[in-house]
Amino acid sequence: MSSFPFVLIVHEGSHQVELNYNGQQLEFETSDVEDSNQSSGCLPCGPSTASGFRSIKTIEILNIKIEQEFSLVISTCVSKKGLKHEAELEIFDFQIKDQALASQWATNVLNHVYKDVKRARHYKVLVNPFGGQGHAKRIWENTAEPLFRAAGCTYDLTYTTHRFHAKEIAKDLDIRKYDAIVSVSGDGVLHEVINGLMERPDAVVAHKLPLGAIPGGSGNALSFSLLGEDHGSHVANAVLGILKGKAMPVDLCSVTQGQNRFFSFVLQSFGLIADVDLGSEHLRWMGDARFTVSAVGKVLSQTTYPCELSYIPEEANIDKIHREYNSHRREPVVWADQTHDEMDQNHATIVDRFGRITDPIKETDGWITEQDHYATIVGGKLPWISKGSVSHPAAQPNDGLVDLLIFPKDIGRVAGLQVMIGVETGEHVFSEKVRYLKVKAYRLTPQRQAGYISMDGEHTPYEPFQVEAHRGLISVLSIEGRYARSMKE
Ligand SMILES: Nc1ncnc2c1ncn2[C@@H]1O[C@H](COP(=O)(O)OP(=O)(O)OP(=O)(O)O)[C@@H](O)[C@H]1O
Repeated sequence: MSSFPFVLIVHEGSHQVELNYNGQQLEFETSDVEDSNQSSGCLPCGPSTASGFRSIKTIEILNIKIEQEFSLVISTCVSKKGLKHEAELEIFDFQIKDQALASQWATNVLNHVYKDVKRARHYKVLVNPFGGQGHAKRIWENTAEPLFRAAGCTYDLTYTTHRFHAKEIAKDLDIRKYDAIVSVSGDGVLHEVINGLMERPDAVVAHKLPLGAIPGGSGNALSFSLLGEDHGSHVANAVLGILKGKAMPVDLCSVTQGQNRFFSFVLQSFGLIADVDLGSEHLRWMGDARFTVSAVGKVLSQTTYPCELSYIPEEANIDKIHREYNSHRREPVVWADQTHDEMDQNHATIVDRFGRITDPIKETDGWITEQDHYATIVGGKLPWISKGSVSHPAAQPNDGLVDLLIFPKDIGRVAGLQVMIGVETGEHVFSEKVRYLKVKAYRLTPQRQAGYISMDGEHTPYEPFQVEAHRGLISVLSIEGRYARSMKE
């Protein structure tokens, strides 16, 4: 392969353009960006500086093709004009004179662009047409699918038709055919996919199939956690992560309840937050706002919920948790193919290090037990639960721990509302009114007859349950290899 820069002279109408790829960016000066796109019939062009200088990062280059012998088409996913947080598909079309030279240049650039990730991946795509406010079909057709196509990727598409459809598909899928499963939905469909994969007889292989999340629900916790507050709702940004991302190992919480076991990747909630999650369906038309509106109402009502809580603490001091968060972010990221997950250790099933809910607690494991009324108890594995809700800011994709957030019974209306405001930025964890712990496992036994328990937004029986985090049981496509920063430096 020739060395950088890879240079190609092309034409844009009567103007000569030098395409210069230096290994970091593709740079060129266009004379009239809008005209070039109009003539090619491509999507409207994005930002162009006064001079027409364009600099497109390696990660933003999706594909380069030669069409009709004389046309070089470069597909990119770049920031929208005037909107630095939101990306969109932008296609550049240049004329070429020497097809062989252009073809060699395109091959050299693409080999570098895709040196770490597979090109032209094949995806299983699930779209929930009823997720969130019912926009997932439009999101797929108008924004996501054109990007998949532009990148030269292929897909099998299914619109989910009923509850548990995604789980059925994940259970029966011929996983050898696909590079990843992508859902255009909220977290509920992903929860089903994960549980479907984990229930397969070949779960030890199936759980390795990476997942991708395109925000199409009302919460979209995974998408916000991967992309952060500013980008989490932007479809093209999420798609770029799916087309160009690598498999990041992500822990799963194994939940035992009665004789059942299932898996949770977002959160398990009891009390106020469960009521908000499951009791606010009538506010679905509000989109993201339904959680905030409902939570404020609950805080003002000062309802408390009795239970027995047991946990094995790893760290209970929020300042230490904060320091550890920052030092962890300075460490290099680890990808799924560089690490072993808990299922790889010569066993095909989950091993409960701390027993199941039906087992007596073993004192030697370091359990602490308390019994009280609480406003809410929420175990989480993702920093964001929705836009403007950073409930578990110290959550890490693969630290093997569950973050436990506890609001006590006497939080009070004013402090309660202050804490709720703090949740917008994750600052609530520093409030003296709340407790935030990293735990290896926890067990919760409700002491009322009826109420809500929510697992990743799914209704779960109001019965005792136990949760344990298992390292790297799934993988999620990510460009950064870690969640977006959710705690200050
Ligand atoms: N066609 C369908 N009709 C009814 N329910 C469906 C259909 N397809 C999927 N579902 C169910 O919808 C539930 C929620 O889906 P999804 O996660 O997409 O949206 P959401 O609940 O709005 O978003 P979030 O989980 O982010 O709050 C899932 O439990 C899934 O089983």
